[in-house]
Amino acid sequence: MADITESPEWTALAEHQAAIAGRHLRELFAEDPGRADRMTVTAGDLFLDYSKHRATGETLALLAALAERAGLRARIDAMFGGEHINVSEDRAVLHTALRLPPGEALKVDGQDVAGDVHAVLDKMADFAGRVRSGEWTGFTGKRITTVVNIGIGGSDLGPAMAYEALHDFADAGVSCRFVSNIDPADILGKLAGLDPEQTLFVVSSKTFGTLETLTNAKVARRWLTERLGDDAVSRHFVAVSTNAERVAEFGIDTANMFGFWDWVGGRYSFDGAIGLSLMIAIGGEAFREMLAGFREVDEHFRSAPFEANMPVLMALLGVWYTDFFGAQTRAVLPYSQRLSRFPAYLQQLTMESNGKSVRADGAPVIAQTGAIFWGEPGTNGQHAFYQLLHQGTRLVPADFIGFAEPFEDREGMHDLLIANMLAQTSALAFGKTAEEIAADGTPAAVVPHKVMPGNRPSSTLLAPKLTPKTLGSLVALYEHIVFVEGTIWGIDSFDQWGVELGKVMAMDLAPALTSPEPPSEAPDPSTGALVRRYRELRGRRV
Ligand SMILES: O=P(O)(O)OC[C@H]1O[C@H](O)[C@H](O)[C@@H](O)[C@@H]1O
Repeated sequence: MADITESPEWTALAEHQAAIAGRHLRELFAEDPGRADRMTVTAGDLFLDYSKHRATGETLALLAALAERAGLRARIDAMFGGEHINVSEDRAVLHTALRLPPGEALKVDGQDVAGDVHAVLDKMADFAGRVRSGEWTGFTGKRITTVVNIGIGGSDLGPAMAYEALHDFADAGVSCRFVSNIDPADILGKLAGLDPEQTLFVVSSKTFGTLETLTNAKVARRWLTERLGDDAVSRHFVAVSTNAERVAEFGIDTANMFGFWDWVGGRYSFDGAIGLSLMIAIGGEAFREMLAGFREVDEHFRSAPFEANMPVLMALLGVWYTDFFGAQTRAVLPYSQRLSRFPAYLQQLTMESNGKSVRADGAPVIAQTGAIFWGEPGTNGQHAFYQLLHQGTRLVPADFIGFAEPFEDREGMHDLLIANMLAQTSALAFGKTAEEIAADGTPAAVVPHKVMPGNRPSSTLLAPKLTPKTLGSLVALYEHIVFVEGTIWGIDSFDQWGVELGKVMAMDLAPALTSPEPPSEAPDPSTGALVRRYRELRGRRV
C-alpha cells in the first residue's frame, strides 16, 4: 500500500502550505471578511467557528481531497457496518452501536448487536432505577447514597469526566466517586467518610484482569466485609465487564453484571455499561438523552459532505497543523468548570488511539501522527500557560469550548467567562502589532516584549448549555475526529499495544522490590540501581 505522503494530494497540500504559511490571519480576514460567517458548521446542538484557522477555501478543498484519497467515505461505512477495521485485534469497532436508536437493527458477525445493546441498556436502567428509588438497598436495608466506581483508563476516565460534567443533573441523592490508581492514597482517600451500609461499588473493567482495578476492588471488599460481614458483598458490589468468568471468580454475582463486547474499545465505552455509575446518578432518562446527543453527531458524521462535516473538518485541520506546520500539541480549553476532566478524558481517547508509528498494514508511518492533547479549563489556564500560547515560539492550535447558558449564575459571572473565551481566541488570531503597542504610549524598549504576534489558530465550539445531550454530542465529535485522523494516517486507532510491555515488566519487577533476599536481576543497570536505592529507603536488604 502506497503511503499517503506519496499521494499527489499530499504534495499539493505541502505546496499550498508553503504558499500560505507566511500569510497572517489579519490578511485572510481583511481579504475575506465573509469567512467569519461562512467558516462555520452546525452538528446537532454544537456550533463550530473554524474561521480563525490558517486555512482558506482552497486549503479545505485540498484537505477534503486528501480525505477522499485516504478512502474516508468507505472507511466510515466500514466502521458503522461492523467490518473488522481493528485489524491487529481482528475486531469490529462499533461504539456507534451503543447509541443506536431503538428499533434500528444491526447484525454483525451473526450477532444481533442492536438487540444486545438495548438489552444491556434496559438492564442498566432497571438497576439504576432501583438504586435511585431506594428499592435496591444495602445489606442492612439502608438506601445507597454513594456509588464508588473502581476502574482505570477507559473504565474510569469516561464516567469520571461525564459525572463531573453532569453532576448538576444528579437528582436522586446518589453521588459518585471514582477510584483508579494503584496508589493506595486514591482508594483510601475515596473511602474516607463513607458509610459502608450506603455505599455501592461498581467494579468496571472490560477484561476484569487489570491489576489496578482488581487490587482496588479487593481493598474495597475487605473494607466492606470487615464492617458488614462476607454476606454483604452481593448487595454492595456489581460489575461491568465483558468477562463473566472472571467476575464470578472475584465473587460478584453475574446476575449483577452488566456486559459489553470486544467491539467496544475501553476508551469508547462510557455510553454503554461502563456508564453505569453515571446512569445511577443522573437516571436512565438523562442517560438516554446523552445517547441521543451522541447519535445526532453520528448521523451528521455519516451523512454530511466532508466540507460541511464537523468532525471531518476538525480532523483535517488537525492533520494540517500536525503534518504541514509541524505542530506537536493541541490544547483543549473548555470554558466550563464542569468539563475540567475533559482534557484528561481526551488524552486517552486521542493519544491511545492515534499515538502510533506503524500503519495498520505494519509498515512504518512517514507522516507525523497523533498530536499531544492537553488542557485546563478556562480561565485558569489564562493565568498559567497562555503566555506561551500567545508569545511562545511554538504553534499550538487550540479548541475553545463554551456554553451559552450556565447551570447556575451569580453576578454575571457566566458572561465574563465567555467574554474571556472570545477575547482569547481573538487575541490569539489577530494579536497586537508593535505600532499599536507604541501608539498606546509604551516605551520603545518595552514594545518588543509586548508584541502579540497573533496568527495562532483556534476552533471555537459553542453549544446552548452543558446537558447530557450536548455532552454526548461533544464526545461523539472527538471520537470521530480521532477516527478521521487515524484514517488519513492509515493507522489502527483501536488497539493499544504500546501499553502492554510496561504492565508485564512491572509484574516482573515487583518481587525484586519486595523479596526478603537481595534482588539478583534487573532489566537494565539503571533500573537495577533504582531498585537497590528503593530497597535501602524501605529498609530492605540490598
Ligand atoms: O477496562 P479494563 O480491561 O480494566 O482496561 C482498562 C484500561 O487498561 C488498558 O491498559 C488500556 O490501555 C486501556 O485502554 C483500558 O481502558
